[in-house]
Amino acid sequence: MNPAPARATWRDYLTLTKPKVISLLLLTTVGAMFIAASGFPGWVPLLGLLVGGYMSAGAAGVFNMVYDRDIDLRMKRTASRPTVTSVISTRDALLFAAALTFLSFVVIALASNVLAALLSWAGIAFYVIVYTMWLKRTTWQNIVIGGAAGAVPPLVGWAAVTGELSLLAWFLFALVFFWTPVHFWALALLIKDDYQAVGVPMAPAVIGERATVLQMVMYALLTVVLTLIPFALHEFGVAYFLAALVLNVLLLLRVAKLLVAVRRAERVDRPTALSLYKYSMSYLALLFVTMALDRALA
Ligand code: HEM
Ligand SMILES: CC(C)=CCC/C(C)=C/CC/C(C)=C/COP(=O)(O)OP(=O)(O)O
Repeated sequence: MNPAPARATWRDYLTLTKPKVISLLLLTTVGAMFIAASGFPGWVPLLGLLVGGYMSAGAAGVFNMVYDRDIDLRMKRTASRPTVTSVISTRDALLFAAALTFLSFVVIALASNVLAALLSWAGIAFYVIVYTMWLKRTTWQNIVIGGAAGAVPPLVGWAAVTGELSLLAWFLFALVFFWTPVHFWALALLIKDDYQAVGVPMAPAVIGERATVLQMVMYALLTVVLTLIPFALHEFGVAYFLAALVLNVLLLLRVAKLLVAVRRAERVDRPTALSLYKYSMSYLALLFVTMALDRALA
């Protein structure tokens, strides 16, 4: 007889929500709020979006873990998730995700407006239905198209403050969208074999390391060009421009190192890919902080 699974604790439920990923998603939400308000957006929308935003992104993460438990079981990085070990049953995880989905709408709508709440629901739906249930297992473009879900949080933050979506809001969306392939494929290069073993068509496992790195170079260049547009349009000042310049140079240096490695040896060395993966997160965080400060201090 199989031993009964251990009792779930609040920590197991927290794990289901992918808290570390959410920390950066919330930074882009809150960053967008400060940019939209050109300063402090007010305590009620700020706290409401932190709590409601955590709940909606958390719900998306729980649904994802329930749907993916068959593949998560067979990958080292994900094998100890509570949905895999059955510390939390599928039924309880789904109830938890449904409660988070419902509450997130109520909290965001009350703290800001219905548009922001609807956008957060659109983010959950896109991530769960379009990325997790459809694209993730069918095409190596999965995270390019699916990346749109991760780019929704700045739209939520912007809408929470202004009640609408302006051109700058869509710029923030595009920034996260074009950044995502560099962020994720750097990691995918490191765990290519795991994805290959479970049949998930992540780019390095399907088109190879060299072609993936070439795609990353293209997306990195697009990201860099994109960061310069709002400065050219006078949306941000010189402080932003200088910070973006430094962040972009550091990004391009890491991407170039990856390119040299793959051209020389047809494969990528771990420290170079790991350094880009880690830097990608600092890059996005610092860009959003700089944009918010530039606006607030202008
Ligand atoms: C479709 C788009 C994306 C995919 C497929 C993706 C995939 C991943 C994966 C597989 C990890 C490793 C997690 C782990 O070790 O358990 C990761 C880490 C991370 N991602 Fe993404 N990501 C995406 C978009 C984003 C976005 C939009 C953000 C935030 C703006 C983000 C923030 C993070 C952070 C902060 C980590 C580090 C987590 C840690 O250290 O445990 N990701 N991502
Ligand atoms: C507004 C709103 C709620 C937006 C949702 C945004 C969201 C939850 C983005 C998450 C991005 C992410 C961690 C993808 C990894 O999925 P994966 O299945 O490839 O990673 P895994 O193997 O670690 O599960």
